[in-house]
Amino acid sequence: MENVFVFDHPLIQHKLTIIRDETTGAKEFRELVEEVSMLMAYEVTRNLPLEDVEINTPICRAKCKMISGKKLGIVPILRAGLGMVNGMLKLIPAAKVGHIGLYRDPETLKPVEYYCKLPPDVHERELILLDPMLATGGSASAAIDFLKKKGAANIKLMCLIAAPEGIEAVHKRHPGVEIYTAAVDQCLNDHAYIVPGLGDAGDRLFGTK
Ligand SMILES: O=P(O)(O)OC[C@H]1O[C@H](OP(=O)(O)OP(=O)(O)O)[C@H](O)[C@@H]1O
Ligand SMILES: O=c1cc[nH]c(=O)[nH]1
Ligand SMILES: [Mg+2]
Repeated sequence: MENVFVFDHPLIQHKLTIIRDETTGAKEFRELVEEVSMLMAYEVTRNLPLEDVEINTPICRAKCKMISGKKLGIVPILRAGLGMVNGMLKLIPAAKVGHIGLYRDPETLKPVEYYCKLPPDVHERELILLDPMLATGGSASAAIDFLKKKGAANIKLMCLIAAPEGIEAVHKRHPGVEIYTAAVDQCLNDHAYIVPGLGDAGDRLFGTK
């Protein structure tokens, strides 16, 4: 699949299996979502440009590399995307964090917006949109719409589990957006939950069910 990157690293796959398991409680679920996000951050940032710098080590002057001034932003979709923020910030502490509040209406399955706060310079940033679940793709597509309306041009989507339906929907509406995921699952069920999936990510993270 074009523009879809599936992370098959054994550590990610192992942790994702425990995340999926219905007997995993909220504490362990949260910790593992954070860990997997950190491992994924390592891959998502693989192509960041480096620049040459000169520093003094205790031994001598040395030519070394640092990530060049490219500005990064991470944007979790509330609520469930919040679970991925700390893992990302551990590796990219300088990234600014925007928030988009969306929930999926259980009847219509359409995303409903309730909050949006972004860094003022989103148009200059490479943005990584975070949401563990890409189901119908309605929420991610709406969030990308917001980001584009604010002038963002460079957007990646990072999730834990994607349904083929969600990938197709996002690519249809936003063909340039690369999707990074730890798994592509089978399909959606009658309530548009991902099969086999992990259930409701927000509820499992925050213990609300
Ligand atoms: O691809 P979609 O069909 O739009 O579904 C995916 C969305 O559903 C979940 O959020 P939810 O509506 O449960 O809100 P929550 O994070 O507050 O629980 C999930 O975190 C995504 O944002
Ligand atoms: O499987 C799904 C689908 C949407 N939202 C979730 O949290 N899980
Ligand atoms: Mg939810």
